[in-house]
Amino acid sequence: MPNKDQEVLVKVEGLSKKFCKDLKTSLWYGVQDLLSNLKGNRAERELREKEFWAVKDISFELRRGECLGLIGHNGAGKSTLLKILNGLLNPDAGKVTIKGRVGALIELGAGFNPILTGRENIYNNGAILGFSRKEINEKLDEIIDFAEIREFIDMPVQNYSSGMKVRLGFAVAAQMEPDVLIIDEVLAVGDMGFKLKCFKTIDEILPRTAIVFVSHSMPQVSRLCNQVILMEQGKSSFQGNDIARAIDLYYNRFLNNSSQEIFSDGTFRLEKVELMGATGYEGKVPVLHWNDNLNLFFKFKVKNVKEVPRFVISIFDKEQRPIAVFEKNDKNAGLEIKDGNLEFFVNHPNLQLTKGLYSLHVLLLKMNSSGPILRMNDVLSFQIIHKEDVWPPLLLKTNYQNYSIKNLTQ
Ligand SMILES: Nc1ncnc2c1ncn2[C@@H]1O[C@H](COP(=O)(O)OP(=O)(O)OP(=O)(O)O)[C@@H](O)[C@H]1O
Repeated sequence: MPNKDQEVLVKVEGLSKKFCKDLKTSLWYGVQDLLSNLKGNRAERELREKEFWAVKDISFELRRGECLGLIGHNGAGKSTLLKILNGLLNPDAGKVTIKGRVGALIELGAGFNPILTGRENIYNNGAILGFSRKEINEKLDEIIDFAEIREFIDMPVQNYSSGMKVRLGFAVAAQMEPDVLIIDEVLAVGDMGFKLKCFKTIDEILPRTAIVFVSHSMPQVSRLCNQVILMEQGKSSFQGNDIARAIDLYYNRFLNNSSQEIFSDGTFRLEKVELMGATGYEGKVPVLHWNDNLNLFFKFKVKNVKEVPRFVISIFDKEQRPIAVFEKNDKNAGLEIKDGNLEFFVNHPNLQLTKGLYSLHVLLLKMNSSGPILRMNDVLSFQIIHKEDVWPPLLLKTNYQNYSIKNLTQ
């Protein structure tokens, strides 16, 4: 819930920005807009041929201590919105009001002059943020130490690796403690150690700062943000503080209902796979409740082979990480190929996967030699429902018992 006691640091009202898909036309529109501005007319609000809205009608308020996550697929308009907030782009409509100093980490190396050294760039950026030379001198060591690039601080930034640029950028943006901090996906470039350090720093400064955070990493969004805007073709398709709901919607957008054959020697073909006893459907995706039994039915068409293969059936989560694998069938599992068909069930009692979307990948190996026969990804997707939204893949059924005197004497 928004903390109404805190002051609003960022207010965005009906923000829109359009771009043109074609450079020549864009230049021509630019000239037209310039002339019409000189005559005192506002820039065109309607789309002209080849134009599109990169950001359309976005509004939000952000208070000190709040972190807004901007999520959405590539090209949804997130970076464009950040650039407008940071004053790098002018909107075609709407208004941005920001109170206080803005620190931004937008494009890799943006805000740095490549021919100046790291040290000179710290002074430049500090000055842009509104700090005096004396204030920057006081922070200089902290910034260099945080970025862990003391050895290279007098080297031109153009010779820095991408990780070094991000280290310096984040160190300046965060150590100067701006009132508003804008962070684009760039943090993804840093190594694990630096990322952890950045998140620790964000946690530390958040109570005094308003943060706008763009990321494709949903664990990071859920860890940091207390409001989210899910962007789709420039518009907000979801906005609010139900982060779990926003993340579900984001993942559903990437839902791929078609299975993918990676390898086949032509002997086995998957004809059917079904989740038995689903409690419902979300779109076409079968739904189970946490702790339900998982019952899968498989049917393969078999050509010129009599030997039952070994099955490796894995569960992948929405980030495409393998999180579980079923025990392989052994020779004596009793499976049989009959009339060119191999049909069987796979059962697992009390599936304790956490809320969310999962998919099955299947690998068939020769029983004796383990040579590959068939490999298929995403043969089935299913959704687990639970009231609790937790990030680890397993929520284990647990009993808590009071530690009583009776237990002591037992
Ligand atoms: N200067 C520009 N001129 C024309 N089109 C642009 C310009 N900058 C961005 N666009 C277009 O605007 C749309 C939104 O781009 P933007 O970079 O904001 O997306 P994004 O959500 O940040 O994507 P990503 O996740 O890939 O970083 C895209 O279609 C992009 O091609």
